[in-house]
Amino acid sequence: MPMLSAPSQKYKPYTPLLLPNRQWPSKTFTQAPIWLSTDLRDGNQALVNPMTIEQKTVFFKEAVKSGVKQIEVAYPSASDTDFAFVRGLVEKNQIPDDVWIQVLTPAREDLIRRTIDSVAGAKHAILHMYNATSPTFRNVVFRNSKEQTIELAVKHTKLVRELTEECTKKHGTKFMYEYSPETFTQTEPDFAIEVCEAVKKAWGKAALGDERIIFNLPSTVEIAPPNHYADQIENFCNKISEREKIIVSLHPHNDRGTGIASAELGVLAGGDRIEGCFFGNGERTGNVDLVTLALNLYTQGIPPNLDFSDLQNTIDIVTACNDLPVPARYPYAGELVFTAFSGSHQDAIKKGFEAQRSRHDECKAKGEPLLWDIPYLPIDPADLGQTYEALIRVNSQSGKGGIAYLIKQHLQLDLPRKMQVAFYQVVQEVSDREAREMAVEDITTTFRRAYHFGSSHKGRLSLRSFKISESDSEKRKDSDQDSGDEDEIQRRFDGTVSVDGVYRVIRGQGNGPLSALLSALRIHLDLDFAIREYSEHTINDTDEGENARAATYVELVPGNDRKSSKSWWGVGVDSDIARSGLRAVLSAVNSAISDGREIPELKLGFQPNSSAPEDVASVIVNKLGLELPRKFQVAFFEVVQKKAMEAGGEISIDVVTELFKATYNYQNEKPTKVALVNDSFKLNHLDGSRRALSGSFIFLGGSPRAISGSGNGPLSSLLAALHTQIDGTLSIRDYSEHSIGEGSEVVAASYVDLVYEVPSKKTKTSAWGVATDTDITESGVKAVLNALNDLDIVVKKD
Ligand SMILES: CC(=O)SCCNC(=O)CCNC(=O)[C@H](O)C(C)(C)COP(=O)(O)OP(=O)(O)OC[C@H]1O[C@@H](n2cnc3c(N)ncnc32)[C@H](O)[C@@H]1OP(=O)(O)O
Ligand SMILES: CC(C)C(=O)C(=O)O
Repeated sequence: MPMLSAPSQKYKPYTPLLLPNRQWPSKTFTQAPIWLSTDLRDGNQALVNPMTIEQKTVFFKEAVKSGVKQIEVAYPSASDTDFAFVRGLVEKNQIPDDVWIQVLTPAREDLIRRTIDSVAGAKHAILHMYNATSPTFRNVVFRNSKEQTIELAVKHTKLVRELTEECTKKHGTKFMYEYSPETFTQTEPDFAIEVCEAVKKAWGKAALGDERIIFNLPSTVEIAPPNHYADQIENFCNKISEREKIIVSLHPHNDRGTGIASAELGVLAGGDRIEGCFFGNGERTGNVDLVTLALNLYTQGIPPNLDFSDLQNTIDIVTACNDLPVPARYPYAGELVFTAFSGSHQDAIKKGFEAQRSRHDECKAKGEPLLWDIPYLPIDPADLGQTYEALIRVNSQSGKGGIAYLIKQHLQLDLPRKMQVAFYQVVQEVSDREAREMAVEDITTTFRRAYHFGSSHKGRLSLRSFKISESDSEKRKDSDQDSGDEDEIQRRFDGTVSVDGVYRVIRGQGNGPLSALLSALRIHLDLDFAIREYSEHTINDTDEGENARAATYVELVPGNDRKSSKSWWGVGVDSDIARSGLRAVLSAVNSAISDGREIPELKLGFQPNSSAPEDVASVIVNKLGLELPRKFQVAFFEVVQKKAMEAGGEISIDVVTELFKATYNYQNEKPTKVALVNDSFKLNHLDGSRRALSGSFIFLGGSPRAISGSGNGPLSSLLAALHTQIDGTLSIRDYSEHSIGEGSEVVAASYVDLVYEVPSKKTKTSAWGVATDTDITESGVKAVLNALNDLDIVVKKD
């Protein structure tokens, strides 16, 4: 059947109340109403499977925990379960002293008696009686006249008075009385007042405070907009006598979806109390939701006297008891209500948080309240025990702001605006292609992959080690004192990078570490890029700023086209600012070369005229894992050049490797000029930082000599010991070390540049030594002994 084209032929509109001086529209909220939870009665009676005693008990405790002080616990005459539940609460002393339990009964003597029996012995109880008063119910359900309707209410009110007084005498239970003209909103307004006046008179003892009579004015079925309900409440409050002796209770249902509005306008119109259920359970479309009402007040800055600071726990308990879900869009409690998918919402939320952070800093300094003002978020999810995790979720509707927010939250990276745009395009492409939401992990993984960020997403190039120094020429200029302000200090980058898994030693110079790296990449790897945009910030892992790290972002463009429309972003994070910048450059370079572009390979042979020290150093790091210090590279390069000349031109990298081993006695079994018997020595700690080294040494193949020496460290102690046996002095001009390998395989590599001076002969010579060992001290000692091999030491006689 189609819907009617003239529904007026079937449905009649509500009859508006003439209330010309209505006051409620200009009133505002000032305090929370009295709350009554009717989950265990009106909510329970609407469930497919009413709650068990255990479920009711759990729910009762949750309502108490949330701060509800009046709880309608049952319709005790309905079932043994309901009756037993109330008795259990009373007999097991489960009702806190400040909580009133309420029980509902129809106006029937047998059922009133059983209802009062159920609460006997409770400290506080509200006896709630109802009968419907509207014309349809009078005519159809009860077949009663107006007079008979009043008589039904009056007669049973008198009975309630008599029986509750008996109960008070016998069991000490203190009662309040609540009467509901059920179907109030469909009852003629004056008749509803007439019934209530008669009930008040029959009760005969309405007074102030806890002696007030409660008149509950339900919208048993919501049949009109909320302003009409408010008019009805204000009209009732204006006309009922002895208003001060009455608590006006509101009991909105939600048939038109305006239960919340009805309750709120009803309060403005004079209501003192609201009856409802958690998350709006109840007959048909439900009772008004107490959680939403309370949180609506909270967001107006009014204490609701209910606590939902662990809202998820409340949701879990309520849904388990009711066996009904809370919909995803439900106010405050729905799974999606604090989530923005759309770009403009995300952007506004992100900006809102940033602005709020600085506004709060200012307010804190001035001692002003830290007011909440975030676009699209009427409440701080944290107040409800929620994290900000779900605030921004990303799909094809999302924009750069939201994605940048997530990267900030999860990787602590505050991307520059242009990089946000670049990364947004990457994410957009994936989410559009896959037509699905991108979870946080998808986004962070996409970010790591796109920018080769983190060890599991390395690109073709990675930085192994580096040194930034001032260039030699500049040092000279400085010492000459003739460099004016116009002279920029030049930086030199010396480093080892892995290129497609092969270590390469590269070197370059520029006016800063990053341009020096770019020049090294250009010279050695034929990669020509320039920086167009650069920014950095610190990442503080703790409030105290300990373990601060630097995050650097660079945008690279082709070196010959600074205005290029094509650019690559890179990011680097490190505790060292220079390293973080270098990482950022390599991150961007990795994106630029991810197209598979060819990088000149390591040369397989050396020619005296075209090769450089870096080429030699690259061979040694690849073949032997040794990252030679710059001066060592130059020294060995001279050796290689000589060899190449002798060989008449090019020599292979295998020859270079063997030449290195032979020259520096590296991994060779060749006896050294000065050797340690059994390769062993002792190192003792003296006072303070001083050390003493002792051992049995063989000098130039002679007999062992037990010697010792002391110094500030192992190597100075070794030199002191050697000085007891040789003429002249040894000194270490350069020392460095690094590790090779990982985990249990790791070994230390040491390099020494040893100088030997014999004043009597006016000679000063030097030699490099290198050695590796699992023990760093041993590798240092061995490196010194290897270096001695190339020096013409003069040994004292025995
Ligand atoms: C709007 C509300 O939520 S009101 C509360 C509704 N909640 C419930 O009904 C849940 C609990 N109810 C029950 O368990 C049962 O209905 C009982 C035990 C109360 C009564 O059961 P029964 O005696 O079998 O009667 P039944 O359920 O058919 O109720 C209808 C009778 O009660 C009468 N009645 C209905 N409301 C009331 C009332 N408030 N006061 C007096 N009588 C009433 C009806 O007129 C009808 O009487 P009739 O049999 O003479 O025609
Ligand atoms: C018993 C009354 C208060 C009721 O539940 C209603 O009218 O909805």
